[in-house]
Amino acid sequence: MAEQQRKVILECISTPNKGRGMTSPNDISPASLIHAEDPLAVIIMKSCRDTHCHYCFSEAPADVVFCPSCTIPIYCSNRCQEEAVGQISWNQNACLESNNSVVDIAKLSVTSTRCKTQIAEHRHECGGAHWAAVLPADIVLAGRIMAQYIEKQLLAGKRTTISGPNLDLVHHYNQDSPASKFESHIYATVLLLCLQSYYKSGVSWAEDSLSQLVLLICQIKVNSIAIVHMKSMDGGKVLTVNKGFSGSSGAVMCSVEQVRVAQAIYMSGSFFNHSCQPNVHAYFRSRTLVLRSSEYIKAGTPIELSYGPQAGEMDLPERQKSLRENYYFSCGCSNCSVLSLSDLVMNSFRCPQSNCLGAVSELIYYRCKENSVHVSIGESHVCTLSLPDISKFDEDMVKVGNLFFKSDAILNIDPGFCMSCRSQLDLSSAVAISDRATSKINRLKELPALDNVPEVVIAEALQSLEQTEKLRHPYSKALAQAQDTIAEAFAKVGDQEQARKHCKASIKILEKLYHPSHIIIAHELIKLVSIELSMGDGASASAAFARADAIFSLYYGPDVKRILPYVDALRRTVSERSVGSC
Ligand SMILES: C[S@@+](CC[C@H](N)C(=O)[O-])C[C@H]1O[C@@H](n2cnc3c(N)ncnc32)[C@H](O)[C@@H]1O
Repeated sequence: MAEQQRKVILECISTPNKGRGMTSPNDISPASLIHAEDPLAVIIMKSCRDTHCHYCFSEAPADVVFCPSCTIPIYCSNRCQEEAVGQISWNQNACLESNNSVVDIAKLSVTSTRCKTQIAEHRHECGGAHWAAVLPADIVLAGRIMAQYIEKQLLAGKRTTISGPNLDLVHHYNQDSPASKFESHIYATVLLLCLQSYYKSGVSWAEDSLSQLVLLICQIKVNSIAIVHMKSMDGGKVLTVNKGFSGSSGAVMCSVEQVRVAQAIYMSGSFFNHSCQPNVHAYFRSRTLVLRSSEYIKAGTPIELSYGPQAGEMDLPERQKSLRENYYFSCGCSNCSVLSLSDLVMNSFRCPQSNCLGAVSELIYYRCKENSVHVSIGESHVCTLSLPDISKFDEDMVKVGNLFFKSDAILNIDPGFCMSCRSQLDLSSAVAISDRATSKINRLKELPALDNVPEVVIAEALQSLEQTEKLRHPYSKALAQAQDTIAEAFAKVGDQEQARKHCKASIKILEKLYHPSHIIIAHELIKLVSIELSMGDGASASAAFARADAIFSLYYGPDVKRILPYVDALRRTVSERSVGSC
């Protein structure tokens, strides 16, 4: 059923440091549908070519349908095949005729009745050379945008010389390295030759068509969005067969994996800027981009999604590096402008003084007079942050970096020194011991069948966890991951009491790194629900599920059932078990 709601009005505005951006003149309530859009063009990721439908990107069934001409793309149904290729008439002499311009498509062996209104996206890639199977996905995507532009011109009866689609999208050609510029020029040349060979004399090319193609490739680098589908691991099996909660044979924990299935250009979607603490959540219904508010958004506030890196998941230098490398900008979002708890603790060690919650970091923090903090790694400056209004934060924030918040002095916190009491830690040996402990814990993941994990391996992992707890900051990501891995191992060998303890410990840390209603917490809570069900504790499972469900509804609205079907199946199991436990 279509979602009933008030339409959110969006405005594209000019921002001081991020170019254009989106906002709304109205207040937006949480979980509102902000925007839904089909892509201008889209292409399947190379890694999914053999496993997913090339049109809707769902997992391909055993009896796939091939492209009838080149047999390279696979589709899950005749309908998807027809959408991508056009209607098949098997006419070897078929021509696409538009007024006086005639394009020979005999090689393709297909004609499309749909193409009068809509362009079949794969047609121009067929017919012998198979260049689309060889070129990188973003270049094939550029080819699809160009083909669409050309065919629209032809169908409109315009006998214009083809230049470029002239999309009004930002690019960073000038910031590209010489090697990357060279690569774009080479690919543009190859793509132009491929398109020329397909359209033959049906199209005449402008002098600037090559540079327009280079520009388009650069626009795709900055504006394309990865389409991610959620894949439920283990959970689906548990919930359909409805076993695995027995306790003795071990619980199968529900977890999800995000699979990057495709890369797409969304014209309006391209005007949303990035934030490391976004206020909208982006997800996909097949190839449609959907944006939903994950919090209350006051009128006039920038509406921003995450391009990938998020606070809590990566620390500030990691986020900045990833955004610079992948999107060519230094992030100016509100989270990257202010010193935050998760950035201070995420990769930190604990203070050697047992009664101190201060963080010991590998980064240099230099606090200046004007209440700003410069962050560096060795010699290289990463960024400058403002000090937050500590009245808005919990006490832990102050305990972690007491010197910053309680001191007016200019000060320098070097790597290895506590940010609260300045005690010194032998950082290099702490790093070495902690890394060794982490790799021992991670061995649990590599074991093929965890039901038969020798007790000694679990004992060794627990010892390593103890070491990690002694060295890593209590809110560090390494500790959260260690607790999570150990929880999964205990769940699989059937010690649900231990599994619950470690799963809860992991959630507690994640609540500090992200925030209590972040989607990552909901996914962890679902694991806890599986464990509690297998313990026969229906009441606790039901409480944990209710919390997870509230977060999922915030992020996915009524689409939860479609995007995360296992959550719905789990809902039924939880309600049966909680009734049974009353
Ligand atoms: C997909 S576009 C977003 C719309 C863009 N601002 C425009 O004017 O068309 C991505 C580009 O916007 C800018 N941008 C987006 N988020 C930003 C952020 N958090 N900090 C700085 N620049 C940002 C960068 O130039 C980035 O390459």
